[in-house]
Amino acid sequence: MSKKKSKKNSNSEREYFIITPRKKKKLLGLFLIVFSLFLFLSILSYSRADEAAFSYTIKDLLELFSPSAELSKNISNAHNWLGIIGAYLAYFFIHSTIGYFSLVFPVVIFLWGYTVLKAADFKLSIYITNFLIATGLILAAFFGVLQTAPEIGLFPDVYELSGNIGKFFGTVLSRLLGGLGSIIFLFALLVATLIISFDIKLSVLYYKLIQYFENSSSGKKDEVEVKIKKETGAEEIGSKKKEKESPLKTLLRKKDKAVEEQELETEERAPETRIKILKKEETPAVKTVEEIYDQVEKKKSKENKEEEIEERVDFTKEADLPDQWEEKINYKPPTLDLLQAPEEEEIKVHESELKRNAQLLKDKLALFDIQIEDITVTPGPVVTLYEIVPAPGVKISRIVSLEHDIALALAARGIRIIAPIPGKSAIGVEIPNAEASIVRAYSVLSKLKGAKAELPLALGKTISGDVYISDLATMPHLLIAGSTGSGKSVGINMIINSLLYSKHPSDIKFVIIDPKKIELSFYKKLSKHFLAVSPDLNEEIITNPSNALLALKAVEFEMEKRYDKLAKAGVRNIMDYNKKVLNPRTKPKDTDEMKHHKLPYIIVIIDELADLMITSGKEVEEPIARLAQLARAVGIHLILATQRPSVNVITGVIKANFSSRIAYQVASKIDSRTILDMNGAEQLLGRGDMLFLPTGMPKPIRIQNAFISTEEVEKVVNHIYIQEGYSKRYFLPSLQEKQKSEMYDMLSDLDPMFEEAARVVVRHQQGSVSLLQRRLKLGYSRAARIIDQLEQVGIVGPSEGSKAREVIVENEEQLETILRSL
Ligand SMILES: Nc1ncnc2c1ncn2[C@@H]1O[C@H](COP(=O)(O)OP(=O)(O)OP(=O)(O)O)[C@@H](O)[C@H]1O
Repeated sequence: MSKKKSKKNSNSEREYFIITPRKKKKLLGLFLIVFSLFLFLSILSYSRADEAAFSYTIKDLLELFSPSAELSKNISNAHNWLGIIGAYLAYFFIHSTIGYFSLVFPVVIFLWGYTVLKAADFKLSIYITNFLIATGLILAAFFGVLQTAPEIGLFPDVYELSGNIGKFFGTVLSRLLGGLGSIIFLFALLVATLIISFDIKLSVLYYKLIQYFENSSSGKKDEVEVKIKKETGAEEIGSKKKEKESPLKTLLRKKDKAVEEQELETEERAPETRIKILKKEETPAVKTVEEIYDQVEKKKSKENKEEEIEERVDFTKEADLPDQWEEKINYKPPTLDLLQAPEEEEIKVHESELKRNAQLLKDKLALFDIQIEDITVTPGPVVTLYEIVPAPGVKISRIVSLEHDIALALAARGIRIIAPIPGKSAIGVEIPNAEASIVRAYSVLSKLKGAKAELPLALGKTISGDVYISDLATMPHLLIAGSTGSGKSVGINMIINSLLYSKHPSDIKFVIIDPKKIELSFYKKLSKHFLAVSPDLNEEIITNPSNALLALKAVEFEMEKRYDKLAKAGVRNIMDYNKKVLNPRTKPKDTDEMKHHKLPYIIVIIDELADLMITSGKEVEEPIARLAQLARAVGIHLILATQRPSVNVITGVIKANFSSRIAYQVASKIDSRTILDMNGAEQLLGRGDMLFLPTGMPKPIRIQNAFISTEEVEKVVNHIYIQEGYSKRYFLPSLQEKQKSEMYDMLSDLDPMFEEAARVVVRHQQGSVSLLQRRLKLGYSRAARIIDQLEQVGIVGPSEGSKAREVIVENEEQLETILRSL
């Protein structure tokens, strides 16, 4: 006992004198700081007048203490603020290294002293050190070039500007590259140092340069922009993760396709919400690319978050991050000044044109002995509506049959006759204006604020020039068709931007399937804000058809999960559910399997359905149809677009489930009927002229789609992109996990006679219930259940009516391997 005590005492005594590693670090830090200050002051106060002292050797210095020495007199006269040692040090650094630029050394030493003392960020210190030393060397070399290049020869004897090292580099460079060449080289090196040291985003520099050139010569602009788009827009994303699968898994995967049909729930169909607003707006300044990238830079330097902005998502790190509903982000929605302001007058039809057309119409009808009582004219952005009230007794069909004659008289294409105009006792004749005006995105998106829609889509302007805003939540799904160049992509961009302008990232997520690969690729930047992605795929914007199928299945699985949540919460739709979970008093209890949180709407956009239907046909049709039938109540909406409105793309199943449709210009009446079930789309003018048929409406509405340019879309996307998004992307549930859990459920439920039965079936190569009944002495229902389980594991094929099922496993050896793996 006493021994122990004494040992302890001696230990604590010893500890008193121990310099712990922490203390050592602090001492080192302090020493470096003091030394750096010393060095800094000595370099700063360097004087050539101390040169005499520089020739002294160490031996001379030792003599310092002899009073007789002349040396001590010189020393006391040293000009350097830090005496002879200061003079000595300063001379060494200025003369032998890089002249006055050697001031970077004390700065670097100070920095490291501070870093060690405060245990600060090493990475930053390394960046700054690299930058300072490289810059010092480059500047010294620059003066070296000025001094040594024969054609320049400036400051020949001022060694304080370059030091020996600077002079050496200067000499070498000026011999190799000449004076001018060396200066250009050093300048390039300086820029490279800046980029490397501070990891400056090259594209920012690039954009700035482009902006500069744009200002100086607008002629070159287009060329450069095309280049940027090529480089930034359409990067190809790698193909789907490949996974090695066991034969059993492959069999199971095949099985997964046969998804059970759920009973259809009758969906309540709210009346189509439609808000009309009129009027024009003020002219704002358009934000330049430079301004946007300035914001990027500011944000970077402020928060040092460049890695987050730049890097592609790191999948391994992401799993441990908090889910989106656990985070609140400080998000600012895009502003209208990102868009091009509309011209003064969006509708520019001359009165003379209106009068002339009205007169021509009257004359033509009179020619065919059709009297009219009244004619009113409503000019729109692209087409003008002439409403004709025929005299009593005039048959409507007579006017309709004159369509071609009227077109001929007016020498105009795209004339459409609406007979009668719904809700009016008049016939409408739509005649294109001589000069079409562009409806700017600005003028329709600026009206979103007043809209009461849950998912407002500002599509464009109606024939009378009113802004038309519709609600995707009530559509509930939308089918878009139109030949190439008719304005579909612009339309889809308008839809996406309507939602970006009106919704918070926690309200809405997009799943974008773009087999055309370029059109929607820039939305990839929204992955931390507005995209929902599948954890099984490494594409954020899905371009690969087989990935598209998996993504649709993942959305389908999300729908099932959402239904479970709604059932648990005892509500019937997403709005009620969100209300319930956002109120802590009504929020259902979380369990391990089910966490309740606000559910964002999910908008699935497929741009070019034809590409998917050709490659995957029925397989994609199945999840699309199921989603279209069921997904509305859980906040999932589909938007399908195609340029091939043929019946093998827009199949009966798809059409039946998409009651809201948009038709842009199409080639033929047949196409028009495929989309709208009526003629009319073949008469459209293209360039965003469209017919919108909302659910339950007998006749479509003619709308001029608002125009949003690629540049505007990029600005909006960048505006969102530069804001800090969620740490983790929004994930759809994993299908691999679904398969695993289904397999687990099935395996834990296997019949005790399962293995025995499997052997019998494989031995006899006959998958029949009666065989099992006979051999294993089982009742019919148990034998039938075992056969079903054998099918699920992939040992026998699907039922073929009265015939025995095909046995997929060829021999018992194979079977044993499968049984072992279960
Ligand atoms: N709303 C609009 N207002 C004015 N011009 C438009 C409008 N929409 C489209 N355009 C014009 O038509 C061109 C083609 O439009 P867009 O690319 O949207 O067609 P698309 O139907 O998607 O064609 P594709 O199927 O070949 O991609 C645009 O470049 C633009 O010049």
